Amino acid sequence: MSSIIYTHTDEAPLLATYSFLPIVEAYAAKAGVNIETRDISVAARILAQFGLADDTLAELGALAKTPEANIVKLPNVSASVSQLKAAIKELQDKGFDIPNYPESPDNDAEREARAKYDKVKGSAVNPVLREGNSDRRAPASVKNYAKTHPHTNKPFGEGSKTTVATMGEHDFASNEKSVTMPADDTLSIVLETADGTTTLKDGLAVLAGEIVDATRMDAAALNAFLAKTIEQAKADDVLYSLHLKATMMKVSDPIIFGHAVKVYFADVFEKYGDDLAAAELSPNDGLGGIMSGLDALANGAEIKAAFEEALANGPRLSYVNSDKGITNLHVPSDVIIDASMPAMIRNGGKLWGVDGGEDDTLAVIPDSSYAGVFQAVIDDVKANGPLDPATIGTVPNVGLMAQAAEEYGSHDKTFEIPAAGTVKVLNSAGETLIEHEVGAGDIWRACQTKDVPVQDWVKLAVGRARATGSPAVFWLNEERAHDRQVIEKVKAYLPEHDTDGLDIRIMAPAAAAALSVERMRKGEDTISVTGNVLRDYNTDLFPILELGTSAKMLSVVPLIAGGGLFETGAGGSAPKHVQQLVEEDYLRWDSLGEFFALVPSLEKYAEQADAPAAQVLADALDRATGTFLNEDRSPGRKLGTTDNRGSHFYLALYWAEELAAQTDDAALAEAFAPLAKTLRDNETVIAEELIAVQGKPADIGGYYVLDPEKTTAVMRPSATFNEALAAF
Ligand SMILES: NC(=O)C1=CN([C@@H]2O[C@H](COP(=O)(O)OP(=O)(O)OC[C@H]3O[C@@H](n4cnc5c(N)ncnc54)[C@H](OP(=O)(O)O)[C@@H]3O)[C@@H](O)[C@H]2O)C=CC1
Ligand SMILES: O=C(O)CCC(=O)C(=O)O
Ligand SMILES: [Mg+2]
Repeated sequence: MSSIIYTHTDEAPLLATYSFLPIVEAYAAKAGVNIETRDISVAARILAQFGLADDTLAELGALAKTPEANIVKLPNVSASVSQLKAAIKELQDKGFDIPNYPESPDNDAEREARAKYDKVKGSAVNPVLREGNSDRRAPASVKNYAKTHPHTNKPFGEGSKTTVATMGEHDFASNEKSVTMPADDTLSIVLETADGTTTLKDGLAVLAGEIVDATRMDAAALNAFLAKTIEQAKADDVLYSLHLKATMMKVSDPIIFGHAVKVYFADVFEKYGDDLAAAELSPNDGLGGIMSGLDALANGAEIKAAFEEALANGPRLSYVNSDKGITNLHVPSDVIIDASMPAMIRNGGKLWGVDGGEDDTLAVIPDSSYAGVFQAVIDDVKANGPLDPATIGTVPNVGLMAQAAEEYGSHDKTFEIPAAGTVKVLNSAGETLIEHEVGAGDIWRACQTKDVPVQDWVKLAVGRARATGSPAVFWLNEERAHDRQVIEKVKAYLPEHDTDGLDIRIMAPAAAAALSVERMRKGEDTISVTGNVLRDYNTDLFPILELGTSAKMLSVVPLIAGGGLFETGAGGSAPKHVQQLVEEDYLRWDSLGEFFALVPSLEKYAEQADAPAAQVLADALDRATGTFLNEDRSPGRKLGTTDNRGSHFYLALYWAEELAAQTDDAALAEAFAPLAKTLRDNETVIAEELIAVQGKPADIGGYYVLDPEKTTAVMRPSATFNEALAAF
């Protein structure tokens, strides 16, 4: 039997699900549409590793490889080590018998536990489900709404000192080497040192036509670069901010983050580094983890004072939360580049300092592969003023991501090199495909990009260019080894499609960004066709500038096997929103992404199950979402306005009215007429009931493991609305 699988995830999207899913289930049931749920939260994934829950992620991953797949995927937490530890503690406190996270495992049981936790760490969900490439764009209704209700993109100050610092040499971008496999093969990766040869990885299966690349970040050069940027920030008297993707790049980026912590606090590590290491307080987990672990040390107070002194004397750090003293270097997952850089640009190039005041910043993005994109946008905004959401064009994205493409699939092939030597990628005949001289501490990694996903991506790009008439720009850099291989493929596959009359170009990322922004200013649209990392960056960058948030994006993943994965928005799980709910019973999460995802999911269901009623639901929802936008029913940001729950009520009202009014399915119209009337008659009462609860703390019984009853009570507080749905 066909089903739509709606995922339970974490944080704000999970809270929203407690309110929205009961509506969807009630409406779907009337149309005979089957909805199932699967819990893929961090907590559920931890329990699954220890046999205490079903492995729903593995199940969905297998489903994604079949034509039957129809999955609505909400954003989930990609946990850093500190988040993982917090989730483990909460589960233990709630009675689950699971081990602590072993920071440095030294027996088999600990090694086994660590391997299990590593499967939950970082971006562990998306790469499993994304068995297709991505099509992310602002629906026309959303773009029009943004034009008539423009948010503010602040101007950069006169003489703004905000700029991006990046290495440009000795980094991943500049050391990259790449080959395309002539035939199926099995590769191995070895490290040759003075002491002999160690196998870093073997049994690495590759397919004919697959692009394999490898590169290294020189640790000494990285440290020199970081030290230089710290001096630069100090000299320029700007806030120091580091922007990484420690969640998706879960092996390399926490190491880079750790280097930054060590370089910033060089004197402290010089003096107390051994004490910290002995106490397993790793800089890779951030200053926050170190500070909270210091209490257990005999000289903890002394070390803490040393950190505080260094903070006072170093360049001013940017703060994630000035009130709580959380710096940019506290938690590797607090500042995530895709969201953090556009938020900074939208804010006139300013971040927040220790006292909560705003200031210009030196945005440090060590690897230079993609840093130029942000610099290009900053240069444009500095020269031409802020982008005006009322008039600018749009930059949708077609992103290569299937089958763990490129950097985001590199984790099992990323190594912090223990000793100087040579790393080689060997084929099964023992021939060297790629080799690098490496130094101790260098970060070496290899990436894979399979051919079928590239073919599918080119096809998707041509399809979008044809559907919109907009130019499609492949953001590929001739100067980069990997990109040169991809460019050859693009040139080989484009002629397989009808590109007559289409404007298709290939440009290096920074130039493509500059062109896209220039066109945008003229109100022109430009499709960005990118690899996996730029897919991630661009689908926060442009939506945040155009719409104020990426939550309003349509994010479809046509699965290569024929199924559908419908992601909700292009942003994350908004931890700040949970804090606000707990403090004042107000949830400002905008569920437009969920509404948009559900429309194509229902359409897919109609096709998969040959169920015309599902198409009627989809069409009605599409129109209801239009009304929702026109009537401005998205949550406000402040107490006393319609929040997430109220926005769901209005969607339910408009959806029921559309269903009652349509003539394609008379039985459905009849079924929905009384509900539509009840909701309309009680609109004021329900809206008031939903606002009346706001303003006091709310108890949801946990953070990573919610209490379902308490959360339901919080998220469904309107007795009138609940009765109407129950009676339906
Ligand atoms: N697809 C996925 O599964 C993704 C998961 N993540 C994960 O989410 C977590 C948080 O990541 P972070 O980088 O902070 O990014 P988020 O997108 O979660 O948050 C950034 C800010 O964006 C705004 N925002 C995001 N979504 C919405 C929404 N639906 N409605 C209203 N505002 C929204 C909020 O800002 P404000 O209210 O101030 O406007 C929010 O504080 C991490 O664990 C990360 O790994 C991140 C990206 C995608
Ligand atoms: O998987 C993740 O951690 C984040 C995904 C993300 O940011 C994106 O796909 O845009
Ligand atoms: Mg992203």
